[in-house]
Amino acid sequence: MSGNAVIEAHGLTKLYGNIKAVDGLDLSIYEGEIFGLLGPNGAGKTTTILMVMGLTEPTSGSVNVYGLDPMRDSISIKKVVSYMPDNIGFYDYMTGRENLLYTAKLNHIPDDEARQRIDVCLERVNLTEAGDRKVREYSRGMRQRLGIADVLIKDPKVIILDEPTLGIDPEGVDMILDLIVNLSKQEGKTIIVSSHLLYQMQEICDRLGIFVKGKLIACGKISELASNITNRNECAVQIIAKPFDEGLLNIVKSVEGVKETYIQGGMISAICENEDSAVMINKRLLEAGYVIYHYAISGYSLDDIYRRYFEGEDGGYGALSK
Ligand SMILES: Nc1ncnc2c1ncn2[C@@H]1O[C@H](COP(=O)(O)OP(=O)(O)OP(=O)(O)O)[C@@H](O)[C@H]1O
Repeated sequence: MSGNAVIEAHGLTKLYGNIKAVDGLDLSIYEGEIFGLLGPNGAGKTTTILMVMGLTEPTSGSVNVYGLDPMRDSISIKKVVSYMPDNIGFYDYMTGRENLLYTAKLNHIPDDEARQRIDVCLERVNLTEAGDRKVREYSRGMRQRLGIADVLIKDPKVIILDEPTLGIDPEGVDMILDLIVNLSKQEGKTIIVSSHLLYQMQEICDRLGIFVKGKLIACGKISELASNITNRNECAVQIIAKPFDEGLLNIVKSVEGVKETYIQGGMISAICENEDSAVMINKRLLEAGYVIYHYAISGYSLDDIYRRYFEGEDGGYGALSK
């Protein structure tokens, strides 16, 4: 990856008692990219973010943001980095606009300028109308969008978002994802997103890091992550067929060259050694009288990649660690 590293971590480690929340993290995040933090609950994503923000001290190793130490230069860091936690709190008795004005005051933005910025930010998250309503009347999705407006108020260079689309309806999700991409691609902001919503991460992230038990076990573009765990000929097949019974899965599994199968949301995914095996699945299912509603041969989805890194070929992530 070319460009200037905005955030650099070397051997970054955080212990809570005996728990290694973050374990020897080496990571560079580059200007203008959207970097996704993936990993199960307790993997160390939030702790990493807190160390980047200077909100918790590393036990060992180092992290710097624009060359600054977040613990020693926390005021400078907070001028350029905005963080939206997943449980963002607002004053319920104040309006959305008043909450944003309060954030602007905390950031020493003059009132006139703040009011202009607030108008722009509310519009960007589609809350112009609701801006004058008390936050206690907001839905979860509206609060979430107000949270995004809140991080934009100080026009940060780096934006860290924890589950930014949680609780937002599909239309709102598209708007937020578009906004994140625009902030990165048109305004050159560096964005770190932590989320469990793999499909959304796949859509927007330039690079991803997969955390498991405090360790970054894989990092790169989706294509790079996929090529680390596959050979060139492998492909993934997604099938929806009726009846959706045990026989269906057994047929898929029995085809020569099918390496892995799993079921997600009424769909079977199969990892095949090559396209011949994928085509054979289709043939066998038709021969057995199944009605195929959906059949697609594709590259690896982030979901496939995540599973394989996380579960590992021997059932443990260690097998795939770099
Ligand atoms: N203040 C704390 N005191 C003690 N242990 C903590 C503290 N904060 C986090 N931990 C532990 O550190 C580990 C990493 O937690 P962290 O919150 O960073 O994970 P995460 O990847 O953000 O999880 P999630 O996806 O649930 O948000 C967990 O084992 C957690 O229990």
